[in-house]
Amino acid sequence: MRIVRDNFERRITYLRVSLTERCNLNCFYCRPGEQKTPTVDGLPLESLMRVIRAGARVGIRKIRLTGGEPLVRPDVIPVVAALNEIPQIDDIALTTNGSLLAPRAQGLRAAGLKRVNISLDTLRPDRFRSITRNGELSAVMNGLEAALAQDLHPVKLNMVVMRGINDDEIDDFVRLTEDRPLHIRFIELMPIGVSSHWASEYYVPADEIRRNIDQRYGPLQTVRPAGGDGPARCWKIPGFIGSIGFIAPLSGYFCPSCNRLRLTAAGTLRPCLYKEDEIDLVEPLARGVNDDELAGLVVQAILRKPQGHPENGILPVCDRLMSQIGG
Ligand SMILES: Nc1nc2c(ncn2[C@@H]2O[C@H](COP(=O)(O)OP(=O)(O)OP(=O)(O)O)[C@@H](O)[C@H]2O)c(=O)[nH]1
Ligand SMILES: C[S@@+](CC[C@H](N)C(=O)[O-])C[C@H]1O[C@@H](n2cnc3c(N)ncnc32)[C@H](O)[C@@H]1O
Ligand code: SF4
Ligand code: SF4
Repeated sequence: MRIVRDNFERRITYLRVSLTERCNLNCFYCRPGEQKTPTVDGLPLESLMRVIRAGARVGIRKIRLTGGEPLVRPDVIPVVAALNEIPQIDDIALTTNGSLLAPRAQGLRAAGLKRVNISLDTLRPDRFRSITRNGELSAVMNGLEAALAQDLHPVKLNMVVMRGINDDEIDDFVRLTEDRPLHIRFIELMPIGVSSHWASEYYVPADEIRRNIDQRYGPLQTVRPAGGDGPARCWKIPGFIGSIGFIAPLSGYFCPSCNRLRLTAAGTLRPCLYKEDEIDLVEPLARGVNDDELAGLVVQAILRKPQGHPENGILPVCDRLMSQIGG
């Protein structure tokens, strides 16, 4: 089975699938608030599987379900079960805010989900309410426990670190790795969607976070990222069970090792987080495109991938919200 390389010799094996633009939370740096909340629901299951099977024919091996909040989609468990039937797909993962996970974790696991990444920016209930515009932290913590109980390992926690908002909680997150198999990833805030205009105000470079952790705990041990080949670089505190990692799109520039393509909830293939040059699949699917043509469209999207975003960290203003692209 062939794996397609893009024009920069990168092997594209990872498809991030946005199942819906809807979300039950409204994180202030991701979405503009209730009134302007988008409502696109993603490709229906059958079309979704046709696209993913076409991707698998040209090298896609890993699927990450994201959104919006992928768990608001009523057929998320059947989606996972259908993915599990595609022989070339060897990693099925989910990125979720965790708040709807507890009642679904067992079903997802039984359907074939391998692992979850849970987004969590604070461990304080009042702060959680203000970041998410009224979310309940306890629901996420229940989701986290359910993920551990269902062996959805490695369980990763994604924290977007923002100056003056939650940067005083970095050590609280580090300490979660002491006696639990949790993998914390500190993420640099990207200027995209609603955060394009003020990201620099809240931006904390990964090096600064790393220095603070080093000062407190001494030299960290390098570890291979637990499960997956995403952009995180990982370490652990000697003696701690879990790990800590950094996703540094701005200061770390990982585009040279990019391996991914995105399928938006609007039914387009997006070559890069920061590239608007999407390929529409809705019209070809509606007119009954055949499987070869569909695979050809996936290859076209791969060949449209840019080398990356500008190395100086100044990113072009993006057309879509992060919740529309799926992170
Ligand atoms: N600039 C950039 N940032 C990305 C990209 N992929 C992921 N990120 C950032 O990393 C965050 C976490 O990504 P996840 O959804 O957890 O996926 P992942 O890190 O690929 O996951 P693993 O498969 O577990 O390694 C995203 O929300 C983005 O902020 C990418 O291709 N480009
Ligand atoms: C868009 S959400 C979609 C999946 C799910 N709702 C969740 O929150 O995990 C995926 C990830 O994007 C991250 N994200 C959103 N806006 C971001 C930004 N401007 N910079 C960096 N990460 C961002 C979120 O923190 C989350 O970890
Ligand atoms: S980060 Fe995830 S949970 Fe928060 S608003 Fe965006 S899509 Fe929803
Ligand atoms: S910004 Fe684009 S090229 Fe760079 S890692 Fe993300 S998707 Fe890949």
